[in-house]
Amino acid sequence: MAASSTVFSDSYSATSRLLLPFRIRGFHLRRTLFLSPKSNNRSFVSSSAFAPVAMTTETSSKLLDGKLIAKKIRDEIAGEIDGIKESTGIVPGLAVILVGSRKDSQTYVRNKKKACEDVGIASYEANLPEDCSEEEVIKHISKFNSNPSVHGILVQLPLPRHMNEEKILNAVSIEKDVDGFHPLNIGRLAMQGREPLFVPCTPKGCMELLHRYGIEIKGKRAVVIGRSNIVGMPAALLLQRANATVTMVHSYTKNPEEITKQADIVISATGVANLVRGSWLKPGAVVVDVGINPVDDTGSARGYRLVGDVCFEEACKVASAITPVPGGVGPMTIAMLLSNTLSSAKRLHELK
Ligand SMILES: NC(=O)C1=CN([C@@H]2O[C@H](COP(=O)(O)OP(=O)(O)OC[C@H]3O[C@@H](n4cnc5c(N)ncnc54)[C@H](OP(=O)(O)O)[C@@H]3O)[C@@H](O)[C@H]2O)C=CC1
Ligand SMILES: Nc1nc(=O)c2c([nH]1)NC[C@@H]1CN(c3ccc(C(=O)N[C@@H](CCC(=O)O)C(=O)O)cc3)C=[N+]21
Ligand SMILES: [Mg+2]
Repeated sequence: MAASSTVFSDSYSATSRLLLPFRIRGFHLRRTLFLSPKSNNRSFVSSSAFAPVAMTTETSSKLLDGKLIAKKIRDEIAGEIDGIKESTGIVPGLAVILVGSRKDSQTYVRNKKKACEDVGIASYEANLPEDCSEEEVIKHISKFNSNPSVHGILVQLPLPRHMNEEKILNAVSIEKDVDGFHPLNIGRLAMQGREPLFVPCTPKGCMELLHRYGIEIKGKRAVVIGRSNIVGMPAALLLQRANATVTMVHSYTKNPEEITKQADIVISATGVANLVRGSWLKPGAVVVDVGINPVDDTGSARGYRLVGDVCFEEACKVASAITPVPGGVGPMTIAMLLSNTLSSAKRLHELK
């Protein structure tokens, strides 16, 4: 893909156009946003037809701005929820179960609650001690399963080591499994001709971001680095369902650089900071960096900052488009959680 060309294909008409110069980590990027309410591109978010966005830059890489897109999606969701409340009185509800006191998990749960509040989703919470039993967790899940005000249930991961993750995720009603982690939902995602009730939020957010920027997936070579149940594996399944040719790279892969360099689309989810170097990428590749890795930074208030799996400074000179960290996939994950919760409320109440 030529350096200054749009990543957008041909299926839109530019109805409004914004030019926003901005600066990221020393790189000047010039964004051109094309917004089209008339696009017939299919969205992965089923609740409404969101407008796709395209972007051009004067440097080699276009920023896939997850924060911006997530905000648009949240606004759409808030509008739809307002309408539902007004016409039916129904308030979508999300229950979050947190076991233990990991700092990062507490932060994620707090951010999810805040995001729910902002769009008008009621949130319910169960905080359980690290040493509680599996039965105790399952008891709380069962209560949320039978509570008609709760439309989505999320069990924050990772669980304490003594717990059997599959047993606990199995207890979540498949109809309220907004994380898409229930074995039946994952199984359906993997099967031809079957549809899961929910798609896991992070991989769904990656796909939605690609979709919003008009990046074509069909027939492309995709490499997913990482094969976890919550990101890498479902991301590979989604790419395959979108008709990409998918290769998975993991910690036993020989020559990961050589394999990754063949990809038109790279999704990395390893938790290894700066694993993917500029030399790993084919010129013009589209790079989605899922990694959220804290690195020491005495200059910042928290004492650390977050970086992805991809060496951004190198990759943005080679890639045609790339997600930043933070501000890329993370905010999309939250937006997809809200979207899944809204869809669930609509399905459970048989609303259109
Ligand atoms: N932005 C977001 O919304 C989210 C971000 N994350 C972030 O994404 C990252 C991955 O999370 P998660 O999937 O849960 O992590 P896991 O630790 O569960 O999985 C990591 C995967 O990466 C593979 N891997 C590890 N090291 C290498 C390597 N050197 N080369 C190739 N593959 C490697 C592992 O291989 P193997 O299977 O062989 O062990 C494993 O499949 C983390 O930084 C996490 O914080 C996670 C969820 C959401
Ligand atoms: N049941 C379950 N579901 C999950 O979806 C789930 C989980 N467990 N366990 C942990 C991972 C991680 N995860 C993130 C979500 C948002 C950001 C996010 O919004 N990140 C911001 C940065 C936030 C900051 O600055 O700290 C960003 O990338 O811009 C990150 C990570 C969801 N996960
Ligand atoms: Mg994991």
